Amino acid sequence: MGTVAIFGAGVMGETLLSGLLRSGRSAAELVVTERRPDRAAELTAKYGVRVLENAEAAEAAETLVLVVKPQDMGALVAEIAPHVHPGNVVVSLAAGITSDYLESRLPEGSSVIRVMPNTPALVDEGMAAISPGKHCTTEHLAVAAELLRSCGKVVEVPEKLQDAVTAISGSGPAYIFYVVEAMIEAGVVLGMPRTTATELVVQTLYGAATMIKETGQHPTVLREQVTSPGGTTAAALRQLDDHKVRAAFITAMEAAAARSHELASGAE
Ligand SMILES: NC(=O)C1=CN([C@@H]2O[C@H](COP(=O)(O)OP(=O)(O)OC[C@H]3O[C@@H](n4cnc5c(N)ncnc54)[C@H](OP(=O)(O)O)[C@@H]3O)[C@@H](O)[C@H]2O)C=CC1
Ligand SMILES: O=C(O)[C@@H]1CCC=N1
Repeated sequence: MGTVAIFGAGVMGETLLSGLLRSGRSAAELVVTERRPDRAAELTAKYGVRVLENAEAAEAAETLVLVVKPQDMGALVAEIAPHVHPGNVVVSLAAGITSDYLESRLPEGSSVIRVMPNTPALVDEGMAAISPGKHCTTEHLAVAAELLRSCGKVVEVPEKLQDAVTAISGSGPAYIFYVVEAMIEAGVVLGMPRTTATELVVQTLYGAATMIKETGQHPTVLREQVTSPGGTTAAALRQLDDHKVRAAFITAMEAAAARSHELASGAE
């Protein structure tokens, strides 16, 4: 993997940076780039990593990880392209940006890998899906997998599924937090102190997620076990169905996938 350069250490870039350090990678093997000097100073103080200009970082690294917003990708790639050399691996974490997009802007034959991670990587429970570009070797794919495995689980998917991955696991944590917020609000409406409601909801979420993972049971079976005939859960689920919440989730994720698909065209 050699030296790893992270271009754009915002939410996701910093998450990956911290995961690599927690997994035992030394700060000396990592460089980051940032546009704002105050942010650069903050990263050096917090992690002890070098913050370089984009061109310098590209020259210093064997593995280049692009973590800027899709809208900033065109400018970044134009800046680093002259400094990408044979043998380098370029890993993009950006929603919507295809490997074709990057390959056509980097030197001919560049090894590109498209990745969709998510923020639970911050607590080493990330979910990342990786897809090789046309010139990516098995060794290069292994480099990307190792990078992402430092802070969670990794699966390989065909690139045509990456917009769907973005809609499901990339954006997924936000939907869960949204549901958590709504349940806490419900607790408050029902007269609970907010702290009590938060504790109940968070442990319920954690317990339910652990049950799905550890029992291997289908979620429908687990839901039915909670739903006593004529009981409270049935009364609540009836309301969710009446309000078409399941359909709304599906439509929402279709919108996210469509937006992911659009983002590459807005990138330049
Ligand atoms: N947040 C998430 O949950 C996930 C994000 N992603 C992807 O990760 C990427 C980054 O998202 P996120 O971290 O949320 O966004 P942020 O805005 O938090 O981070 C992007 C960072 O890149 C910096 N930046 C922009 N252009 C350049 C440049 N030319 N050179 C150096 N640094 C630059 C920005 O600086 P400045 O502040 O000055 O603009 C910012 O700090 C996106 O492509 C997104 O699709 C993927 C999965 C999940
Ligand atoms: O909202 C976004 O565009 C990014 C990609 C996946 C999660 N956050």
